[in-house]
Amino acid sequence: MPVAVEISNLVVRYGEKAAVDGLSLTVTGGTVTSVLGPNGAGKTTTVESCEGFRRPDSGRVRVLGLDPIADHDELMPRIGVMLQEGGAWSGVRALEMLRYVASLHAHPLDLTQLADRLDLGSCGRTPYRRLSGGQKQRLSFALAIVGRPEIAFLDEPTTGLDPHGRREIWQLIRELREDGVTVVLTTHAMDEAEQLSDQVHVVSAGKVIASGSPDTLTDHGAKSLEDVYLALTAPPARENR
Ligand SMILES: Nc1ncnc2c1ncn2[C@@H]1O[C@H](COP(=O)(O)OP(=O)(O)OP(=O)(O)O)[C@@H](O)[C@H]1O
Repeated sequence: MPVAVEISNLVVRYGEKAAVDGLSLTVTGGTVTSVLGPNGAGKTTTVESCEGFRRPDSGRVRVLGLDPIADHDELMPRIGVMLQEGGAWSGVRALEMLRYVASLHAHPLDLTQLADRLDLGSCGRTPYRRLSGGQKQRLSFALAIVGRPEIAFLDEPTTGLDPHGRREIWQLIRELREDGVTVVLTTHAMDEAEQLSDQVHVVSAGKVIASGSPDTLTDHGAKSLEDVYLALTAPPARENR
């Protein structure tokens, strides 16, 4: 299987603080990879570096063999991006936005079917700023996949969704994988990581501290992924003063 994403010794600083601090990981093409880690661990910054939205201070990032900054124009049409804060103009209507993004791609997904599966039909004429949190989330997911990307980067794709919306997105992610799309997602939902991922990377303080398939990490199901995660990322015990 080809390597879809290769990150070696990535360092990204905001001022003095290294949000990503020597992070390395590889994503195999056609797989679903989850990046887990505590709040502020550097997951979003890492994913944004793959999308060309953050410039590494040092280290190397390659996505589909391309440099996300230097080869940005070549890479962007080949990847799908779902940002944590959505990302649409506030006055635009949901279906207009989806139609516009679809029109930028040569072979977009069937819009009616996608809008229907993500339950966007009923809010199609609603301006983006008036959508509910979950509707914004589902629209952002649709925008990330409508162009049939080779890689979809999904930052917390199901946070805040109701159980039906969550299951529909899980199903769409499985279908992306069946179609050979590489999916890289960040999540705090351990059941999501366990059910969807071929590979899991746990990030803490800007570094990968554990990697493996859910099966290996959980000792073939002897432990839950949540317990493994909690043990790996436990804060140091507070000293009595
Ligand atoms: N634009 C920014 N300016 C300054 N600091 C930032 C900026 N973006 C992120 N940070 C800091 O970098 C660190 C890593 O943030 P990042 O968003 O990558 O973490 P995360 O693992 O995605 O967290 P979460 O799970 O809460 O989304 C945090 O300490 C955050 O405060």
